[in-house]
Amino acid sequence: MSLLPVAEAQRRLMALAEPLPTEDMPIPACAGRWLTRDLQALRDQPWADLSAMDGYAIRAAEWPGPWQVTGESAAGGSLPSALAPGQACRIFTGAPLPEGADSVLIQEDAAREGHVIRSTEGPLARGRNVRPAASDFGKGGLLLPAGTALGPAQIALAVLGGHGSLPVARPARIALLSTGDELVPPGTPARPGQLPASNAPMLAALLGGLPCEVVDLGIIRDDLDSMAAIFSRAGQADIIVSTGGASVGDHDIVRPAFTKAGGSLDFWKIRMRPGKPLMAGTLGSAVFLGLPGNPVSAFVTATLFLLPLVRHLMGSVAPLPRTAPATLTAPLPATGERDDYLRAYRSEAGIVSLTSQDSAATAAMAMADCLIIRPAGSPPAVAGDAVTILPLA
Ligand SMILES: Nc1nc2c(c(=O)[nH]1)N[C@H]1C(S)=C(S)[C@@H](COP(=O)(O)OP(=O)(O)OC[C@H]3O[C@@H](n4cnc5c(N)ncnc54)[C@H](O)[C@@H]3O)O[C@H]1N2
Ligand code: MOO
Repeated sequence: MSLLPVAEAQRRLMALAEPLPTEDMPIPACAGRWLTRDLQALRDQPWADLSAMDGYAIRAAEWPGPWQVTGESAAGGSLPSALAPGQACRIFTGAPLPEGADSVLIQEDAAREGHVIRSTEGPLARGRNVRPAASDFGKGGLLLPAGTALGPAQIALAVLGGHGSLPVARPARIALLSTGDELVPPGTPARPGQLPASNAPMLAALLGGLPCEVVDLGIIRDDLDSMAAIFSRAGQADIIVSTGGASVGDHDIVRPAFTKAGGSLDFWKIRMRPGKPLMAGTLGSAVFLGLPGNPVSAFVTATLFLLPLVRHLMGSVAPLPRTAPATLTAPLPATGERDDYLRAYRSEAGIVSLTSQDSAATAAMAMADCLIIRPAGSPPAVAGDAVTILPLA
């Protein structure tokens, strides 16, 4: 079977499922989620022509004054009365301009004697220190398109747009299965031949920042019938993730167990290192991702496939990880027939590739804060060469 390019596998994975149904959530619970519908402004911002400074609202054409101060306008106060020619209104930041005023003379540039002010500085342009009504956004206009990630800035915009709740997808339910007869639960003393199962806690930690409910179905023995039974149970989830048993050995039975449970496989084996044995398919309405068992392979494939799949189900229109340009600090060998995702870290001098790139080298993985992406068939690289990295944090 030929190896599927990473980008094509990512496309096919996203095509296996639509974003999850929408629910209206109070805004504080929407941070870190994605808008599932276009969001319109329910109000003008600013709601009127507002002062950007503390000073005096005046007509710029009357510069340099004098003006008679006849009223006051403060944010949250009563509306100021209209200015007659030669009049000024004491005004504070965020307050509405009185009718007739077009500019604000800041108080530092005004000399005041009793109720009379004069400008002490150069000419004042019309509109100076004024935020015109609806200059930020207007009622009925598009605030944010569907698919936008809701970070702090977008939350502020939505609130100022008049919203108290937002349309977001319901959190994805994710079932984790750790396959392998050698595995024992975390913290259990491992006898010779046994290994603490680290993949599920690692995946739960990776998913920690995303809106999802993770259910760990535990360690599954390498037995076709019992594994198929677990797959059937896991079909209630939106995403089923297994680790281990994905390769070609006699005990690698994830694929047959998945098929026995009624699953339909879409692809298997990706042109990447680590992560070649990755597989994906559907089981009922659930999307299945079978990750390799090696901890580094599971980590890298989860970063490139599982996290984007969750973002896609949550309504993101740009679910793939962001990459960035960087510079190598040391040579790298030529790549082989798969794309390399090298564990590396960023330093002042550039990117340092970790010495051990074995897909079971967890100590090196724990030192990495990025992956260097090197396409299949790349020639050797030297220090100073430009590379593409995928930041991990
Ligand atoms: N003849 C071939 N052998 C292998 C190939 C191949 O193409 N031909 N592919 C290799 C590649 S690449 C990978 S990656 C591994 C992945 O294999 P599996 O997905 O079948 O993983 P396992 O054999 O079950 O486990 C591999 C390794 O990882 C340990 N493991 C498994 N689960 C966990 C867990 N939950 N926590 C921690 N460690 C885990 C397991 O004990 C093994 O040491 O296959 C190559 N072989
Ligand atoms: O592709 Mo495997 O993940 O090399 O070790």
